[in-house]
Amino acid sequence: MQSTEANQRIARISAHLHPSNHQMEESSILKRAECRAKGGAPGFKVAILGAAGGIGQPLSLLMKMNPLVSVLHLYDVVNTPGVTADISHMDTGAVVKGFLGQQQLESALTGMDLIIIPAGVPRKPGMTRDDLFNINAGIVKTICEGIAKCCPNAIVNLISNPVNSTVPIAAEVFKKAGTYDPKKLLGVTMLDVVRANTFVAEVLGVDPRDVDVPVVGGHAGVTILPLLSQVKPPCSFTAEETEYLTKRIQDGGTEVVQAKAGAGSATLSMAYAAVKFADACLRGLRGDAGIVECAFVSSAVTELPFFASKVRLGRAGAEEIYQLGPLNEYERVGLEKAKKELAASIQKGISFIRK
Ligand SMILES: NC(=O)C1=CN([C@@H]2O[C@H](COP(=O)(O)OP(=O)(O)OC[C@H]3O[C@@H](n4cnc5c(N)ncnc54)[C@H](O)[C@@H]3O)[C@@H](O)[C@H]2O)C=CC1
Ligand SMILES: O=C([O-])CC(=O)C(=O)O
Repeated sequence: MQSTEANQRIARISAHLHPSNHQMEESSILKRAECRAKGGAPGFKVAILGAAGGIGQPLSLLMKMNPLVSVLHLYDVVNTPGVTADISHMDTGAVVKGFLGQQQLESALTGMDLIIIPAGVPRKPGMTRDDLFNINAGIVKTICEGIAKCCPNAIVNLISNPVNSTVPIAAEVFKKAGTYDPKKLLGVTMLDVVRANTFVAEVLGVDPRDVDVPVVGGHAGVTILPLLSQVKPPCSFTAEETEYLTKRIQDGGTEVVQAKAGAGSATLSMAYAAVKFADACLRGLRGDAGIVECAFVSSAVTELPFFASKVRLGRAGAEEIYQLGPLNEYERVGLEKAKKELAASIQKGISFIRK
């Protein structure tokens, strides 16, 4: 190597690493990495909002490992320089860039294909998800205003609780901005499916990877409705097993909140579930056929404006929303209970923006 060329390379690297020129600035190395991502490595651009949190950090780690991701933007109101520096050392393809504070929200969002939102406060023992509304509603509103402005065509995976209200909030923000595409707004209920698969597999004594349990309705207490009559592979449960499984799946979040005893709610299993769901969205965006997962979406499956059920993911987002299929008596009763609570939570979200 010519000595001038070597000196230039070293200068570029030290400019990148020097504290005064750190991650948050456009360094030439980073620009070249982004060019590589744009030109060479095919893939999608993904932003995680709330990336420094309990879910955000393992979610960022797992998305950095996803071969479908070429650019990964990590945004939070705290600690993103450290998380970004750390994750950027992983020798996987995605180019990572950090964004700190609201003044960098727009840069974090611009050009993104998929936005994953785990921003917001988690529960402590004794709280319901709805108790998070007052703080998280405002956080989701601000973030969604940014999305409407900077990446209105991106797919949005909304994790922040209470999902039954934050999804309607996001929809109202997008409607107000004139950018609402119902196919692209997905409330993440994947953790309910992950838990249902695990608990059902335990009862059946099989590998959870071989089990598929549809979970419909919403993402809080009785609104979480596992359809145990539709488990694949086909199987049957006693009334006692049905009662035990339904309750355990509905209370899965509370089980973790209580075990963490004040230190938050599910983060690691949620990061796993979020990545499973985001990967399905990216495969849909790529044009893969037959990608079906449960999500809380704008829906005509019931009389409610939003409902979680199986959806087919494609280039446009949730391209098809499946009907619930035949329900047994236990599930029909559960559905009525779920709809009653869901209706109130959805209205609460809508009213927060329309007030
Ligand atoms: N949909 C689901 O199945 C699940 C949802 N959750 C929800 O996910 C949310 C996050 O949970 P954790 O990661 O455990 O909480 P956490 O408190 O550990 O992390 C949240 C992160 O959001 C950041 N944040 C706060 N305001 C922000 C803003 N305006 N913009 C960007 N980032 C902001 C915080 O700085 C923090 O780093 C909670 O609302 C929780 O209830 C949790 C588990 C499952
Ligand atoms: O329970 C909580 O607060 C977090 C959550 O949504 C879950 O773990 O399902």
